[in-house]
Amino acid sequence: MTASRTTEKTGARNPEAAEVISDARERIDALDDRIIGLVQERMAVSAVIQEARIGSGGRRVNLSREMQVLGHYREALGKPGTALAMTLLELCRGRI
Ligand SMILES: C=C(O[C@@H]1C=C(C(=O)O)C=C[C@H]1O)C(=O)O
Repeated sequence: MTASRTTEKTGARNPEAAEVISDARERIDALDDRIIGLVQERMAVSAVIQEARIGSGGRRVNLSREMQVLGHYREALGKPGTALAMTLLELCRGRI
């Protein structure tokens, strides 16, 4: 790719900055792949718990546990952590 093309793609104003951005974006893409893999693993583990509880006659959802999960993310990441945890819970147990 030419320097000007790379600069165009990254929004950088010089080739040096464009290279920093391109390299860091590769790392972000690799991190996102790992995050997606972890989310999928979390979904599978959550399904094991839900199936065990439903199989025993219980309910899919356990709100007191969900409050703990929400608190964990909020403590680590602040208010947006709560939104992230809500999305994870929706992915893991569906909408309620
Ligand atoms: C996995 C569980 O079941 C459900 C899914 C949860 C989760 O994915 O973290 C949390 C609480 C439950 O609503 C559990 O009770 O731990």
